[in-house]
Amino acid sequence: MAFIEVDQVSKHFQVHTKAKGMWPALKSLVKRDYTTKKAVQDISFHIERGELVAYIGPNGAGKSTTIKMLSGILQPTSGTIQVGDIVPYQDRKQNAMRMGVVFGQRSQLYWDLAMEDTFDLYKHMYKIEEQQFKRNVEFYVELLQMQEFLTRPVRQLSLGQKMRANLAVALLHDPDVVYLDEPTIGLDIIAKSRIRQFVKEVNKEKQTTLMLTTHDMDDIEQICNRIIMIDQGQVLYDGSLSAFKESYAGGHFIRIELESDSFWLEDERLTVVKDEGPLKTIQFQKKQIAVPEVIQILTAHNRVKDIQMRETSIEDIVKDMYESRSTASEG
Ligand SMILES: Nc1ncnc2c1ncn2[C@@H]1O[C@H](COP(=O)(O)OP(=O)(O)OP(=O)(O)O)[C@@H](O)[C@H]1O
Repeated sequence: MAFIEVDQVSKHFQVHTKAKGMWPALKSLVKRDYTTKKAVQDISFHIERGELVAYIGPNGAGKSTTIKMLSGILQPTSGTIQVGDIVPYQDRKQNAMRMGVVFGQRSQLYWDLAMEDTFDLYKHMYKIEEQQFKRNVEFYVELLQMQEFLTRPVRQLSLGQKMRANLAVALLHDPDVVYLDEPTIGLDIIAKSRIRQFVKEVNKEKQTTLMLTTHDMDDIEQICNRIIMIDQGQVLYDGSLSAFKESYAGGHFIRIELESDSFWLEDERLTVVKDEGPLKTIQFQKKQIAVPEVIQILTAHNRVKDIQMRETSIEDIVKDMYESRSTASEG
């Protein structure tokens, strides 16, 4: 049995439909009309202990709803969820003792308390043993470089410092699983990188299972080894990061800058995918044509000032997938 088992889970919300016009609005005071919003629709996935999983999808895809069901806040409309051997919504307290949650835009910290007091508070809340508490505070303070702001009230901390503090608190009781919702949102590059390093280090040291929702593709590349992508409440992809790139990557790109607007290219292995006057982006598959030959073809017929190479990033792939899904559902 996997550590997290989500089987054919759906979550539907009854949404009140607002009546337009005065008479229908008055009528709706007596009898309300509802429609069903299918936030999550028949999703299944299994996650083993210690996995680092990116749970991604466009806005409104159903990510937070899934995390809320996993953390026991919401009960599924149908299907089954087990985390460890617990059904989260049935045993919320026990589930909470075994998990940590960080919502990037919400804080679990107390504004007027300093971090050292906040740690004490959570020690009592989670009934953490003295030794384990000391060991973890030391480990997290060191790893997240929190020494400089331990004694300051939380309201005086920067966004990055607050995020580090939230992470330390969420992990203080050594949870088996941690759900991170946009943990690097709004942070600068250094703060992001510190948080990514921290998450990986904790996973390595303690085999903590991680489920991460993010819109930042660098978070995924640097932290996760598996992606579950959902859209409109359904799973679109579930597999390794490398297989994801292999299956969906549109090949390689070369971007050339020409000395003038005149351009000549006739080779069916090369496709111009972006034309910005003297700047051309050309796509090709390495299996069909090697890079030196691409360069040779382009430079033989054109006056080239500059050349840049790049692979399809997962950012490109994800953007393409989101866009093609939204075009399909509009059409
Ligand atoms: N309590 C609720 N009542 C009605 N509809 C809801 C409720 N919670 C979520 N929804 C709807 O369900 C869908 C999925 O929402 P959810 O918050 O899970 O998406 P998300 O993938 O987390 O999006 P984002 O990336 O914007 O946070 C959305 O259309 C949302 O409006």
